[in-house]
Amino acid sequence: MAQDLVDGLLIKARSHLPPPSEPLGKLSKRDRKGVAVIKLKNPPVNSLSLEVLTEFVISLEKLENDKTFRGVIVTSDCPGIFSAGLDLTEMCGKSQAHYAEFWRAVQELWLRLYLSNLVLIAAINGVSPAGGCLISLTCDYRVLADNPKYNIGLNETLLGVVAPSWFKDTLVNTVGHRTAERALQLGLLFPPAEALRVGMVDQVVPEDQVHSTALSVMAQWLAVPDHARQLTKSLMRKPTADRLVKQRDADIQYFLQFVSRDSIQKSLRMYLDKLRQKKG
Ligand SMILES: CC/C=C\C/C=C\CCCC/C=C/C(=O)SCCNC(=O)CCNC(=O)[C@H](O)C(C)(C)COP(=O)(O)OP(=O)(O)OC[C@H]1O[C@@H](n2cnc3c(N)ncnc32)[C@H](O)[C@@H]1OP(=O)(O)O
Repeated sequence: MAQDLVDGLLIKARSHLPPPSEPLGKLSKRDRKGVAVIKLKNPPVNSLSLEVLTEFVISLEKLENDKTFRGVIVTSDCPGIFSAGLDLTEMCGKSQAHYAEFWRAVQELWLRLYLSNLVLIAAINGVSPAGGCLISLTCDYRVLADNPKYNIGLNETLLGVVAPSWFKDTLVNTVGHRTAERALQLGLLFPPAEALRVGMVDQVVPEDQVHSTALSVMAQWLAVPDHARQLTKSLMRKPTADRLVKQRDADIQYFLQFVSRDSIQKSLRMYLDKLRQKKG
């Protein structure tokens, strides 16, 4: 049975955890076949708060260091939402020190995911804007559920902000320069068929087959000897990652300057207000 391959690892935000005695991320070692599942669980929309980013990095590090694991399926535990992207409240009305800590955590997660030695398969079972899309783009393969609501893309310009150069590089490396340029400038969120057409995802399948498809794809990738696949991945990705590694502090300073501007704070606040007013 395909399910027998899978082990469970749940990332939760601390505020949603039951007793404090429980560990934040649960890493069960029952699995024998070396595939873990990271399920993002930060209701209501799986926004990537500082806490979730940090926990994600810790969980990945544990898996990287545990040689029984060779692959990870990244998916969501929030119905209909893969991830709403970076937590906008972390970028609004906070101190410079907080922005710096938050941005370093975003960088760290991207670097860990993008250069991971593990095979990473994104099982995208919900809408996936901006930072949510970025997480999937760092994976080796993307399976998207065929639901017209499940848009995916880097929509930063629609918030009045700019996708940083390494977000842009990740997209260019996936869909090519022209598609990325158009998608980034217009802040396009692609419905499944379009996402498949432009190469933003590798497969679109019925919603109830996302997980089993991710497992089948994983088996195919794990059939390749690890050392050869890992070196090849590094050859393809390290030059892009190195561009950020060489200027992480400058990138943080740039973020601080940008996000602290009154005009950017105003844009982010207006966007958040619009989201909140949607209900009422
Ligand atoms: C070197 C660098 C230089 C310069 C860079 C400078 C700037 C930095 C840019 C950084 C790049 C940014 C990346 C991002 O990821 S920004 C986030 C983008 N995300 C989005 O646009 C998605 C917004 N959300 C939605 O569209 C919807 O919420 C969604 C996901 C479709 C779900 O819809 P629905 O189920 O109807 O749920 P609600 O909209 O009602 O939302 C419920 C609840 O969640 C709050 N919320 C939603 N998204 C976020 C978020 N990203 N962060 C924080 N909070 C979010 C929403 O406000 C509601 O809150 P409430 O209090 O009303 O319950």
